[in-house]
Amino acid sequence: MEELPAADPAPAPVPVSISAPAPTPGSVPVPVPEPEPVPAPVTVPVAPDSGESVIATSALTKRYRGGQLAVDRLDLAVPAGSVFGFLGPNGSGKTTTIRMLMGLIEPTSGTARVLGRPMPGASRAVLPHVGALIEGPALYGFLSGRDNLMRYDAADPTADPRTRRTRVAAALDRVGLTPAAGKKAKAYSLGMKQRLGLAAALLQPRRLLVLDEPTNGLDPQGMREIRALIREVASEGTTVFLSSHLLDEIEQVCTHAAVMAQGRLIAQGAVAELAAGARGRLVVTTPDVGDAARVLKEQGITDVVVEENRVTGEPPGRELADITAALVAAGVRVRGFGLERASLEDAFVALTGEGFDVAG
Ligand SMILES: Nc1ncnc2c1ncn2[C@@H]1O[C@H](COP(=O)(O)OP(=O)(O)OP(=O)(O)O)[C@@H](O)[C@H]1O
Repeated sequence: MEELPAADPAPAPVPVSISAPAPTPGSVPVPVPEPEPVPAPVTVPVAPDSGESVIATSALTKRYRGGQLAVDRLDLAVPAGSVFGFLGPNGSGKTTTIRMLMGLIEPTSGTARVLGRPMPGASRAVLPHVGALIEGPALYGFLSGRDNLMRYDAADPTADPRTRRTRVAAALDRVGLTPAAGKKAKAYSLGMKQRLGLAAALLQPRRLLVLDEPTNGLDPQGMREIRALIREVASEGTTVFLSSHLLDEIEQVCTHAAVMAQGRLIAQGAVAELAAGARGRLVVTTPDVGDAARVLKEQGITDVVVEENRVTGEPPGRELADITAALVAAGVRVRGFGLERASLEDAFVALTGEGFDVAG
């Protein structure tokens, strides 16, 4: 095969598909093999999934040279088989954590274990089992989607060249790119590029898939496609670790989540339990919102918010029937009354005392 021009910025090590910053069409990097081959086969002594966390960190800390404390004593435990959402506003330390987990940067202190092995020390043994998509896929714009995957796979010393063509075709099929496989990657939409990146991460069976903001910049349809793929991969037993600043995304696809703010872990656990930890809202649906708000305040309800056709407030610490009786006695026409289930956003607000600023 002819030599490809040097990619800029520097290509990432195999087999993790990484580029930073996100590539621009036409001048995008592709991973190249490390100088020393990694001994095959891929059956490396990686700890079995049973019981142990697929990702486990202990007091993991990163302070950048400028003094910025990006990750502060992080204790993360990602159960095997979970779809684990790593949630936090922009700048909360998600990418820095992922880079440490993938052995791309050294922690300042603390430890990280991936698939039961220490990182970055065991990178060579661990990374062949991990598919990663970090800050946009690393692609050559002038190559077709299929050729990008062929190049990518060829750059992976653990990949069997005899099965390359079949695996590339299967990966393209899996992400729905077979019809566009012959098109140059620079002609791909952002969603297609993202799917191609996922295909690259899925060229071999993986025990762990690490995705950094996989739906960033995608339109709603593109987001749906990526989320469906994530669910599918997870249903086959691959643990998925994905970072996101989108609360509803985490609620839609994740079984577990960790919430980060300013480099620190605020909470982690099953999504349902995290949300249940926050109290829901008392909701009164009525055309008489002004009167309803007044009565709720008289009844000692705090944080009363008037919306169109409904009034919400903090749930009372006493019998709900007393509140309805007071509303009815005041002539408020009540169309609906009840407690609304807490969302992950409520949990985040409750945990941090502030709103979730998606704009970052
Ligand atoms: N190479 C670096 N040198 C110095 N500071 C950095 C570096 N990379 C990140 N930071 C800082 O560390 C903090 C955490 O950044 P990080 O990118 O990990 O957060 P994030 O949650 O992934 O946010 P985003 O979604 O915007 O990438 C930020 O304050 C950021 O400015």
